[in-house]
Amino acid sequence: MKQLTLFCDYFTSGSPGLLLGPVKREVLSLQPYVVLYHDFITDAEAEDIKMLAQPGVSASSEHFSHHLRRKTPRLLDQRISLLTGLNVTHPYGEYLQVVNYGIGGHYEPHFDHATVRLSILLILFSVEAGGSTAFIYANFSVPVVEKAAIFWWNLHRNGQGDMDTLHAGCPVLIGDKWVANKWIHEYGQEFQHRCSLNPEE
Ligand SMILES: O=C(O)CCC(=O)C(=O)O
Ligand SMILES: [Fe+2]
Repeated sequence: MKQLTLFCDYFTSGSPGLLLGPVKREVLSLQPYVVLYHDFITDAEAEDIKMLAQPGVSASSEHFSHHLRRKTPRLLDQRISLLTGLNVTHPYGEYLQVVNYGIGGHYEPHFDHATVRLSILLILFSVEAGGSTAFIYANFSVPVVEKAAIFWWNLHRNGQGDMDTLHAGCPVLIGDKWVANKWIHEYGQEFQHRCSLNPEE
């Protein structure tokens, strides 16, 4: 049944693997479907990802990113896979892209959805002020919540790009912001997240 209101819960996605450690889900928007998973990564995972990316990243007023041509920490991939039912290993999932925003650092409005079905933005380290992720057409923004992850579907269930997912990284005002995004593709896994009976959906 479709939930008609926003809510928070402990979510297992029906997966036995998550029964012992459900994720703290906060549903922020139903259309587009955007959720915040609290305490999604551990301090150690955040430090690891930052360290691995360090040689290629420096704080900048433009966003400055580095593709981590290494595997996402295995347990993290596993958590994402259990949650989504999707294969998130390369080439189904991209390598992590690590971004460090300095003061004024921002990301202009854009879509992720060319071929990307699901976007996962891991918030490694938070800011003191600014830096929200704004969904412009959908008219809401997500504050920078350290160790949380923002998930959203970029495509409608029928495979078309969802124009309501236009989003941007707002300028950092104080401090700096470290995120890592993971993009998961459509091709090869159409049957893991099927279309619905409504062709418009
Ligand atoms: O940093 C943000 O808030 C947004 C980042 C983003 O949209 C991206 O990396 O594709
Ligand atoms: Fe994006």
